[in-house]
Amino acid sequence: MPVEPPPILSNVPGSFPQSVLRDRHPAIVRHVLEGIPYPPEVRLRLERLLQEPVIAPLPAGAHDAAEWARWGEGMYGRSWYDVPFLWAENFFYRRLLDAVGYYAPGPWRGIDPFGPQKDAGLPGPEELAELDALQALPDEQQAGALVTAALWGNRADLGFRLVAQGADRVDELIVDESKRLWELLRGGGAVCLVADNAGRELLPDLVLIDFLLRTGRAGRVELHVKPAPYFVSDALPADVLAELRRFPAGSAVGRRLRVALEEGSLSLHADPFFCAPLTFHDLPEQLAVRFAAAELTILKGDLNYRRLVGDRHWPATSSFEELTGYFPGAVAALRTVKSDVVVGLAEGAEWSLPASWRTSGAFALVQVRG
Ligand SMILES: O=P(O)(O)OC[C@H]1O[C@](O)(CO)[C@@H](O)[C@@H]1O
Repeated sequence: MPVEPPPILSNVPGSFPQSVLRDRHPAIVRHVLEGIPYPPEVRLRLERLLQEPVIAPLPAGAHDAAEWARWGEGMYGRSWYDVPFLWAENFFYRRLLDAVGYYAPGPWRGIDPFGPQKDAGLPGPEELAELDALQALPDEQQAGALVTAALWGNRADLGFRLVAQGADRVDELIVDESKRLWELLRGGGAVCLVADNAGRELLPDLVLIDFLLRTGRAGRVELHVKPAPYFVSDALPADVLAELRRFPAGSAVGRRLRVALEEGSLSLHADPFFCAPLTFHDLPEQLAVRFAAAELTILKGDLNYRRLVGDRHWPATSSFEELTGYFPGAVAALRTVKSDVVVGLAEGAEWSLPASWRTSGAFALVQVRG
């Protein structure tokens, strides 16, 4: 294991993490308030969260106050900008849930503050029909098209879109190890898919899952989603069900997915770990066992990538193989690049890329460690 570089903080002027805390988080709160007519006390709490001079802990009565006290040791009382970026973002979402009363007894309990935005991002009949039509292609072509759709679907991240709209885009796959991914998927064993965003990302994920099951490339699929609203558009169990309801009554894919859930060849999981400010190095036993038993774990998205390699200032040429060697079992990352962390690039590969390549979402990676 190479020496770990320092974690990414948000206090570097002009840096991407600084812009997330300074610009994106207020925009996220604004959208929440536009979407849901929360009462004055909620609006006030959200306003206070944005103005908070130093990080305050969760109220002592919160169900997970003890865990956050442990995870946040050394963070409270400091500026949001001076603590690790990954931790600060995670805690922001947890505090936002606290501010809107997501876990508190009362009428707002369980109401997804990002629900209206997610609804607007649900796929329409055309997208559903396009993905359905892929079934007519030969298997090899379907496989390629589905990985491409699942990969680029990752751009459908609402938090990211709030600030990235209108940016010039040159889509490019800078590392493509999808051949290795398919080589690992021939045995008909279990596959874990750790989902990222609902809506236009989850749709191709579901169609990919159907393909894996239908063609016997997977005997069983575990779909892992978030247990609570997180990073705006991240998928929850309720979002999976909402998505399944979008498939028209006559859709063979929709019907098969439903039957797979009923019969157990597709199972849904929402472990608390996925909303914790931890990396996969700290996987709880119950997840490590599942990932170790799978033929492959597919991690979707930018945040899962940061959690896989560690949210640190890695040189881009650091070995993906080495940095993910600790992960229990084979792992594939499907990610459009939306933050600074990148590893596994060939020497000089960055040189020809535009200055914004790490954060524009225009570039993508398919990286695999078997
Ligand atoms: O939905 P994804 O691909 O995980 O992207 C979320 C990303 O958005 C950000 O919140 C801001 O870009 C990143 O910190 C995070 O990695």
